[in-house]
Amino acid sequence: MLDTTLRDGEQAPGIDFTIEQKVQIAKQLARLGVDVIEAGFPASSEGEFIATKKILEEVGDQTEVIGLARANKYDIDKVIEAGLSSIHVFIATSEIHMKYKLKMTREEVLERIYDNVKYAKSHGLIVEYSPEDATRTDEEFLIKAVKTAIEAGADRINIPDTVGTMTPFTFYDKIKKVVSIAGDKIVSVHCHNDFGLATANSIAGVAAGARQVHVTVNGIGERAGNASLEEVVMVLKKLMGYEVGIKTWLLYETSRLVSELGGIPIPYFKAIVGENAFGHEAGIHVHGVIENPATYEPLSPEEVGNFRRLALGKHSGIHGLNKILEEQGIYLDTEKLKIVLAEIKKKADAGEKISPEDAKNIALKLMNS
Ligand SMILES: CC(=O)SCCNC(=O)CCNC(=O)[C@H](O)C(C)(C)COP(=O)(O)OP(=O)(O)OC[C@H]1O[C@@H](n2cnc3c(N)ncnc32)[C@H](O)[C@@H]1OP(=O)(O)O
Ligand SMILES: CC(C)C(=O)C(=O)O
Repeated sequence: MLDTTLRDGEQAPGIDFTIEQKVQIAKQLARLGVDVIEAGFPASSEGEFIATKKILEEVGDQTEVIGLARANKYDIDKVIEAGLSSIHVFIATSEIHMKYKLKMTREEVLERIYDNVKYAKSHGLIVEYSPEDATRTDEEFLIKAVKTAIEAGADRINIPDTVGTMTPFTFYDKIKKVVSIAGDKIVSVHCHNDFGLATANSIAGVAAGARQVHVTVNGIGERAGNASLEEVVMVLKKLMGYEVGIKTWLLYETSRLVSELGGIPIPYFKAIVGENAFGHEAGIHVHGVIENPATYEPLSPEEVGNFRRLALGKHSGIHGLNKILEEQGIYLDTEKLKIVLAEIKKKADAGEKISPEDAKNIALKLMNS
């Protein structure tokens, strides 16, 4: 798992971590057990340069720390100067990026790939090369770019779905082709979420033979974000049986740390780490969960450090109400429970939010009447 919260995640408008915050997050990512931390883009600012250096000092003995560089010597030298031994060199290969952004021909781009990967290798770095906008690149040219990077010595080839235009089916086919020509080099995937498919596409990439996935905590990143660390990890672990080496019980606290430091709230319905990811109000569900949580929870909240939240409202049933009252030391017979439940439903129908304390107060009033 390559975590790029501190690089692609931080590129999102409104997120600018301080050096100390970046180090704090890196320490948490190392604790969590990610294989590689993309710490930043050292050429982009003095703060980024210092942050990548500090992250290496703090966690470099626990995890690989990698820095981003354009395909030019200045950026690569900055990564070297920061002391990193891994570098992520990228240059776009799609017609639209080459023509309008880079203003380079195909030949010039291939030359840049070769020269810069070779240059980074000549400094003893582990080199990961990304053909930016790979998924909108003419496939023949993409293969040429990948082969060029490998010839120049690249250790890993990362295939970015830069603007998230793949479906799991098309991405699977593309990654299969890249894997088939990559030999013993690790193929990686980097998926954006413009159509809400970043996690699904990442998983399709793994199914096609990718052995590294770029992710960010809470899926933060450019535009609609990147593939979310917690989703990809739990799909690989629970649905596909991979051993991913992540301490999954730290996922929730990692998610909260990044949310707080970045000032970006976590969606209520976010899988794995959202407030409602293990929330139940509907009576039939709550009854099932009380009897056996697996009836309505495909994974346990403890496994990811999240919490089960039983709520009350107009969809509540007797079993759930009884449980919520018993947890507050209130024991009622079925007839009394029915009266309390009717009162709760009446209030909820009128739009009121009912907390466990409200239920307790209704029950106490009934007991004292
Ligand atoms: C898909 C991605 O996430 S790619 C990573 C994107 N991340 C960032 O841009 C964050 C950090 N960026 C920065 O701090 C700045 O953009 C810098 C320091 C990299 C460059 O800043 P500036 O020199 O002011 O240039 P600016 O950002 O306006 O334009 C980018 C330049 O890099 C060139 N460029 C873009 N990508 C690459 C590449 N992979 N390899 C080589 N050159 C590239 C562009 O063609 C343009 O060149 P030009 O100045 O000759 O026209
Ligand atoms: C630098 C590359 C991998 C990137 O972030 C992207 O294409 O989205």
